[in-house]
Amino acid sequence: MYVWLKSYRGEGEKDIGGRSLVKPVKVGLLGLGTVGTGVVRIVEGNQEDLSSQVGSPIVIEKIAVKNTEKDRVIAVDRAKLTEDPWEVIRHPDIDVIVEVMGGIDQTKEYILEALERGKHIVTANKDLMALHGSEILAKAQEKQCDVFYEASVAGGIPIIRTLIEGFSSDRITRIMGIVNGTTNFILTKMSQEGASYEEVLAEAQALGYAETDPTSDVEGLDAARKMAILGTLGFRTNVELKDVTVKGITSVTREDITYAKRLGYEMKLLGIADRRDDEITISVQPTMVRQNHPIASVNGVFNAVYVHGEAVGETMFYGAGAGELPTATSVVADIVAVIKNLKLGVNGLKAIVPYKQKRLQSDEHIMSKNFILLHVDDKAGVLAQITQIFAEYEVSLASVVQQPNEHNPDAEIIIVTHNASKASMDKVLKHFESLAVIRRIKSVYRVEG
Ligand SMILES: NC(=O)C1=CN([C@@H]2O[C@H](COP(=O)(O)OP(=O)(O)OC[C@H]3O[C@@H](n4cnc5c(N)ncnc54)[C@H](OP(=O)(O)O)[C@@H]3O)[C@@H](O)[C@H]2O)C=CC1
Ligand SMILES: N[C@@H](CC=O)C(=O)O
Repeated sequence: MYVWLKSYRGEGEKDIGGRSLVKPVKVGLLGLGTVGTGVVRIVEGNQEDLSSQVGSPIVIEKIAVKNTEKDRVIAVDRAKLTEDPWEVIRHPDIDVIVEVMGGIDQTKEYILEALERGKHIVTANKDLMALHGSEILAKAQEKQCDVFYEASVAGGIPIIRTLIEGFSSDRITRIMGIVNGTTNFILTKMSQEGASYEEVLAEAQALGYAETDPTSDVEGLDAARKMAILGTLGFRTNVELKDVTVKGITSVTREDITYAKRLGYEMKLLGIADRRDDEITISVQPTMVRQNHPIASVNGVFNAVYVHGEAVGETMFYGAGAGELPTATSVVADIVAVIKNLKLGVNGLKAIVPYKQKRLQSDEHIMSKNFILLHVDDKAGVLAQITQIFAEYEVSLASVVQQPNEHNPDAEIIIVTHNASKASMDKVLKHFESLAVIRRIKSVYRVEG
């Protein structure tokens, strides 16, 4: 610490010739795509403001990319580009490594080596943090380095800092949110403009919202990784990806969205992390959200995270969940935090080490309301047979509507249940598979609100 404070002089210090002795903090960037470009724009565009906050200029010294010959949307000094990330990691003058290139195994190697060398890390990589966060944070603690990853969840919303610092005094019981911008963009356009799924996905990719492989967006994996991170921080226990039940939006049809609207709901891909009696459950799934719930009106690329704490009650955080500048805002805020810690000599002190033993709720304790759309034979007694099965497994019904199907000779039955356990619902659905009068279990969704 002493050595650092000596080498990074305070603002205003001058040599005998009157030249400033304030040493710039040098940052190495891994990746210059959507997020990396935003980082360069903000660091260069807000330099005066940033350097006055941290007391030194911030200089992006070296940038690793896949292809140095590629045309870039911003002007960068070609001499700063390299196709070899190790050149950035091993650069002797670089103190902070900003990882915005994505990837898991190879990227983990870069990060661990950078930490080994005493460099601080800022990353937007939720895949990496959800899978290897505990190993990386342990290494950071050993080396007294910072690892900050605000941009990894909900883009421009400072939710990680909020959970670590803002809610440090409370016991969080629920974290519920829209944490994937791409899927919210798709569902909004399907709902509001009747657009096709493929068309909107292509638009989300062109706007830089989607992951390199958008399967992880639409299959819910990206949201699941983010929920694992939020669950770990919120419940102070080590939530792993395998603890999160995941279902994406690929099977959601326009018809489902229309039914949802007709019943007073909006279809959203929701991540829900609940804690009851120190047992937790975490899921990501398309959910019908009551239109008067604040989350129902979160549209487009926007994300929102609702947090309930025992003491604070309900809170909600809203903002752009993906895209160049919103995401880069979080990355650069992390760079500022690292440099402020550097100045104070307190890096590596803020890592959150989950300390609670993890206990997952059993299916008997996981409760939700449910929407079920069935295609059934259009004849007398069908409704009675179906409601009988719900009664058998003690699932109470909030509403049941039977109507002719617009497109075929079957009838449709639309059911919304009261709160029921996952165990009971699974039994009902299993039983339905062998019930002759049911032609098809068309859709099943969780209902919220
Ligand atoms: N896009 C978004 O809205 C958000 C993204 N994130 C996360 O941020 C990270 C970056 O995302 P994004 O900017 O969209 O990704 P992009 O695909 O737009 O950019 C990736 C960048 O990394 C470079 N790169 C990739 N692989 C290598 C490699 N092996 N060696 C050197 N350089 C490499 C690419 O080089 P080249 O330019 O030459 O191809 C490119 O500049 C990901 O982890 C993502 O999940 C987090 C929040 C929001
Ligand atoms: N692909 C992600 C990008 C931000 O994390 C999303 O759409 O939310």
